[in-house]
Amino acid sequence: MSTRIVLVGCGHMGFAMLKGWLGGGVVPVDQVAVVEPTPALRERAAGLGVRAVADAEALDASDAPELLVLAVKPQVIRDVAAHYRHWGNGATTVLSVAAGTSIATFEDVLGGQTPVIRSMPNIPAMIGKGMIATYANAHVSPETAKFVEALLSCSGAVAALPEEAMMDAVTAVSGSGPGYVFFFIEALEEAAKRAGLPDDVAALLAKQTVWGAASLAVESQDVPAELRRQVMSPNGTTVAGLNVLMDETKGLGPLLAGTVDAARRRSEELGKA
Ligand SMILES: NC(=O)C1=CN([C@@H]2O[C@H](COP(=O)(O)OP(=O)(O)OC[C@H]3O[C@@H](n4cnc5c(N)ncnc54)[C@H](O)[C@@H]3O)[C@@H](O)[C@H]2O)C=CC1
Ligand SMILES: O=C(O)[C@@H]1CCC=N1
Repeated sequence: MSTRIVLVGCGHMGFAMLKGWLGGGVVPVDQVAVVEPTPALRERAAGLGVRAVADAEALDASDAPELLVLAVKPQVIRDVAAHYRHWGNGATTVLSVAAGTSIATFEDVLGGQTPVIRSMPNIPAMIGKGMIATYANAHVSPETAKFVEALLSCSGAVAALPEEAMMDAVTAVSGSGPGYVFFFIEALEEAAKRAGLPDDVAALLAKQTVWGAASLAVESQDVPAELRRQVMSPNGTTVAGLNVLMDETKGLGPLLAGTVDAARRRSEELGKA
């Protein structure tokens, strides 16, 4: 059986996506090969049943996959992609998950006729609850676009962007976003402890509250602002708390705007490096 997908880099994001694909049953394990130089991570991938090798040279260059997924750091992606030049300008579609790195970069390294899909997933892809935004160049065939959409759907919701330039903002919102939310959970847990709760209770309250509220926001017909109003009893405790959190100059609104702006600017910088 020939290899349909080659996944290059099986760290945090590569492994999260691999788990999603295999769990979704869109591609059988014997059609996926992983390239990962770190032995422990290679073994982790092999533990899912796929073939895992240490470098590009261990793959048969004549066995061009339908999809070459690049999940290495933006700082090395140009050099890593160069090892797969033999699959450029052909039937192989490149799917990148790297922050900042433009489609033009892949066309430069692999050839101007190479089908390229740039994507921005996030780490909840690991449990099929990711958010994945995509933008494809004109060389991607409708059949491959459909296959990639089915594949990415195993990892969560998929949104096709109308412009590649939007990728920096997407990276700053949904790509990095889980990091912000994890910190929110940490901060709520810390505040719970300072309010006098035992460590285990504080940890449970923080996680369950964020999970429950996020699930309700997704499932409910009401917009988040309406759900918030349903929690805010007149002159009650939530109003007292939100008066701090919703402060127009020092509250969460301006803080998140600054957070997203800093991440978006960093994504732009990574694209220029
Ligand atoms: N971690 C996250 O939440 C997200 C990461 N990304 C993107 O995913 C990419 C990977 O990030 P992480 O998984 O977080 O980093 P990571 O460091 O966990 O994974 C990168 C992996 O690439 C491997 N690698 C290095 N050189 C290689 C080579 N020549 N061939 C094959 N594999 C090689 C490393 O051993 C490592 O396991 C980045 O471009 C990042 O921008 C995108 C969205 C979210
Ligand atoms: O922090 C980063 O650069 C990557 C991209 C989005 C999430 N993690």
